[in-house]
Amino acid sequence: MASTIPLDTKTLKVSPVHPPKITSVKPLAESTGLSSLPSIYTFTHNLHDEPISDDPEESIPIIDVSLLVSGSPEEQSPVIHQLNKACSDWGCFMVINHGVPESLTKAMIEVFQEFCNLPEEEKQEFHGNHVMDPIRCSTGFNPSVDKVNLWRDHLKFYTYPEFHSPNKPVGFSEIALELSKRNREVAIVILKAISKSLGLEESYIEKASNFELGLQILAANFYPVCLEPERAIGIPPHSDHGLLTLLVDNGISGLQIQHKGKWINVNLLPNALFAHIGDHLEILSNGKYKGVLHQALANDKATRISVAMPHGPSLDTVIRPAPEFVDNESHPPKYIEITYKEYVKLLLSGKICSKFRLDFEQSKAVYAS
Ligand SMILES: O=C(O)CCC(=O)C(=O)O
Ligand SMILES: [Fe+2]
Repeated sequence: MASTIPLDTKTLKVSPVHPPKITSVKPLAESTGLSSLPSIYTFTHNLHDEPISDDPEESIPIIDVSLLVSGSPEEQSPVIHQLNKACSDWGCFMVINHGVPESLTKAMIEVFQEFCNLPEEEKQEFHGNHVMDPIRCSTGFNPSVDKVNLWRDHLKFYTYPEFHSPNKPVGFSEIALELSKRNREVAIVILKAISKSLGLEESYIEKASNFELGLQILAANFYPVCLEPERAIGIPPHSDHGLLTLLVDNGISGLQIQHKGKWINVNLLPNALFAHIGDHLEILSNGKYKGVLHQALANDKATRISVAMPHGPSLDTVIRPAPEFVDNESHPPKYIEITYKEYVKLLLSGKICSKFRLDFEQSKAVYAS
């Protein structure tokens, strides 16, 4: 009988059959025969992680963006001060009164759920081949280098300066375009205020990052119900590349941020956006504001969906600490100079990971290799 295992005829050694590339966790989560988590999904949580903080004093700051848009200078000034505290103490905050209609956010979450429900073969055309492809539908960060599969499916597409989007299901790209535009307007207001909160001129960050051509991504995450959530992970601890990420979810908890060494659950207020600082704002401020470490847990109760929109510099911009925050004696530059594109490529190809990527010596060594 013909063997299905390929044989090397010279040495007669059995070569392993490569398992099919795993591109989606949804069918597995929905399969009835599953009684325990397959080992490729088991994630070892760091036992040294501090427990979740239940201190009511430690609640994520809230920023009312409407005051930044229409408030008088006297009304704006306390908000800028709150932003400064939020960015330096937390690296994140909730944004309220931002003007993005709740119906639009809900429509995006629904249409992404419909995308996830498409037959696997139909989603295949969006898998992409290269980490920088403008549309990528996948499961982990980069399944070819991830050691553990993540309990999430993922669709990521570039929405600015050029708008790319899957063309199905019906209405998907129109909703994504409208949401991306509205989200960008909010990001610009916040970035101007963050510039001021750093004592810089209001358009400093936009100019330094060439924001007019800045990369904006829509990254949608689908976390199916998991039968052993404590042994799996949705997304492991990481900080986002870029300047600022604005995120919404479907009201199911799972997102956590690290604050003073403890994990804090992010339970978004109704119709709030969750804003967090990315690595490139950390670089630009020479570490005054830090890209916040966050993770997404799996759960055994309900499907969680999140839509994150990272706003970054233009791909060819070299982001460096603002001269205002550098002197060669007590405040030397803490980060290497590298274009945003090279940084994202290194990150997505697995050559630099998590917080280590900002470590000066390590990044330099990787970059030189
Ligand atoms: O699902 C979440 O809440 C977090 C998503 C996230 O961290 C990401 O897409 O980078
Ligand atoms: Fe993230």
